[in-house]
Amino acid sequence: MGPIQERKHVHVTCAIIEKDDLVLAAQRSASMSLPLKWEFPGGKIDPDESCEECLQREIMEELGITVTISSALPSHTHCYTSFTVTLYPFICTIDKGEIVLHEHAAITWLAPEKLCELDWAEADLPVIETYLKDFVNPLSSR
Ligand SMILES: Nc1nc2c([nH]c(=O)n2[C@H]2C[C@H](O)[C@@H](COP(=O)(O)OP(=O)(O)OP(=O)(O)O)O2)c(=O)[nH]1
Repeated sequence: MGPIQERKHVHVTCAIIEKDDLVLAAQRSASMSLPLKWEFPGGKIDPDESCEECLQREIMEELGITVTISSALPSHTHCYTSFTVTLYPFICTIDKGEIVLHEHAAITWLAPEKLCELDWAEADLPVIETYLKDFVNPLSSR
């Protein structure tokens, strides 16, 4: 037997992009891992890259736009059966550019309350919960 393999753990930034009270969700393509699941666009943080640099790079690669970051949500770690992901979500608006899909199967703009109707990558569910509770309806729990 070979050496014990450490479980794969990826660190991923993602953008909760808001426009006119709607939020952008992106559907992973059939050929990606987690095929056809919905996610917030973004991707793995490269060595020597900050979260913000990663987010801008990934959003440019995937959607062809730049974003303005308004706030950071707490990171969330999720264990899938074959790997672990830590998500670093940022609330953003579009800064420059028109969206062109380079990797995703589809995008949609939804009212925040409707986000939960999509078939999300499992790691995103607590992110959406925190977003709704602390950023969309911050007064409702007081
Ligand atoms: N961008 C993004 N990735 C997410 C989210 N939720 C979630 O579980 N992930 C997972 C899917 C991927 O395994 C990983 C992000 O990797 P990536 O987007 O840079 O690269 P990839 O699809 O080519 O990933 P992989 O096939 O190499 O695993 O994080 C999310 O909301 N946004």
